[in-house]
Amino acid sequence: MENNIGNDIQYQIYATMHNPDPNRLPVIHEEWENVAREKLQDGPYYYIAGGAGGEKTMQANLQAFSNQRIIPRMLRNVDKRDLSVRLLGQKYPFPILQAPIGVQSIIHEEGEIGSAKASAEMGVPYIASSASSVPMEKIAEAMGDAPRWFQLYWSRDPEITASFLRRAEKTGYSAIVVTLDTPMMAWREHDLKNVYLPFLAGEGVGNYFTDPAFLAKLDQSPQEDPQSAIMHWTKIFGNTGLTWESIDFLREHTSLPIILKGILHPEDAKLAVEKGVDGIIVSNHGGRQVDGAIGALDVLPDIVAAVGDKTEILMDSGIRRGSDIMKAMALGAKAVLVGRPLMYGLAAAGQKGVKEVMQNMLADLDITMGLAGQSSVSNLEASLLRKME
Ligand SMILES: Cc1cc2nc3c(=O)[nH]c(=O)nc-3n(C[C@H](O)[C@H](O)[C@H](O)COP(=O)(O)O)c2cc1C
Ligand SMILES: O=C(O)C(=O)c1ccccc1
Repeated sequence: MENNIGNDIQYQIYATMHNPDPNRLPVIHEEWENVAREKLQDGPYYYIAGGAGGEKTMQANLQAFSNQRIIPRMLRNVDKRDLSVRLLGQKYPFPILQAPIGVQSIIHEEGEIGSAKASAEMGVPYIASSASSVPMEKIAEAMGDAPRWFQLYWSRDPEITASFLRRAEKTGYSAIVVTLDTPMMAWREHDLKNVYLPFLAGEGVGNYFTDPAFLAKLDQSPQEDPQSAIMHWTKIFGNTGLTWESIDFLREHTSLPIILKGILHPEDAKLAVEKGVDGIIVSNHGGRQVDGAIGALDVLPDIVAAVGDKTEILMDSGIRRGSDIMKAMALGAKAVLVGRPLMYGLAAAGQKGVKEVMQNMLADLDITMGLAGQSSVSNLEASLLRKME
C-alpha cells in the first residue's frame, strides 16, 4: 500500500474545513445507529438492531471487547502499516469481511446490491446470505470480479442445498460459509412484540423463489400464488436434524472451501477440524440466537488454543471500531466479519454509507495500530492485551 489509509481519511476530512459538506454523513458509530433509527420503522429497525431474549449476549459481545485493554508499544517505526491478510490462500487488502446479512430490502432500497458494490469498491469480501432479498446471481453480476463468498442456510430439502451450492460455484463465489447456529429463528422479543417477520411478507426469499429445486415443489409459481410459496419456504428454510455427519454431504456437493460459522465451544472447533473443513467463524450471531451465550471474543482464545494451527479462524459479533479488530486479531483471529455497523450505514445512505463505515473503521484500525507500535495486522500478539476482570 502506498499510503496509510488512516492518515489519508483523516486528511480528507480535515481538508473540508473551509467548505463543509451540508450532507455530511456521521463518523461516530452510535450516530449511524441513530440515523438508522430515525429512518426506519420499528419493525425493520428492531429486526436489525435487536437480539435474542433479554439481549444479554449482545451486551456480552461489547463487554468482551471493552474488557480487553491494549498496552501500546513505543519507538518501533510505524511509517508503514500493513493491513493485508491471507485467507484460504488469497491475499486481501484489509482484515475485514462483510458479515452475511439477509433481507436487506427492509433496510434500504439498494439492499444487497448496494452493500455488495461498496464491498467491491473496497476489496472487502462480501458474504452473500442465503436469505438475501435478491438472487445470488444478481449480486454476483453487480460485483464483477470482486471477491465474494456464499453463506448457506442449510435447507431441510437437500435438493435445495445442493442447488444453492451449484449456483454459488457457477457464479464466482469462492467459499461456502455454513451457518450452524440458526436451525430455527431464536426467541426475539422485539420482533414478536412488533409482529414483524420479513419473510412472511415475501422479503428475503430471492434465492428460493428463483431456485429450480424450490420451484419444482410448488403447484403454482410464487408470482401466481405468493402465499403458498411463502408457506413452503417456512417449511424448508431451517434444518434442526443436522449432525456432524451431515458435513460430508457438503463435501460431496462442492469443491469450494467450507467454513463453519457459529462455533463457540472448543470441542466443536475440534470436531470441525476432524471433519476437515477449511475454516471456522467464532460467532454467536451478534447475540441474535442464544441469549445468555458467551461473548464471542471471550471464547476466542480457548478456540485458538484448541485448533489455532489446524484451521483458519475468523470471528464476528461485536466489532464496532478499529481497536476491536485489533483486539480480535491479537487474540488469534485471521480476520473479522462486521455486521450491524454496515447495516446502519446502508440504512443511512445506501452503498455510500456502507463504504463510508468500512473506510472509517479501517482508518481507525490503521491509526490505532500505528499508535500502539504495530506495523502489521498479521503479527499482532496476545501479549499486546490485558484482560480486566
Ligand atoms: C439483520 C441481520 C441479519 C442477519 N442475517 C444473517 C444471515 O442471513 N446469515 C448469517 O449467517 N448470519 C446473519 N446475521 C448474523 C451476522 O452474519 C453476524 O454474525 C452478526 O451480525 C455479527 O455481529 P455484529 O452485528 O455485532 O457485528 C444477521 C445479522 C443481522 C444483524
Ligand atoms: O436474522 C438473522 O439473524 C438471520 O440470520 C436470518 C435468518 C433467516 C433469514 C434471514 C436472516
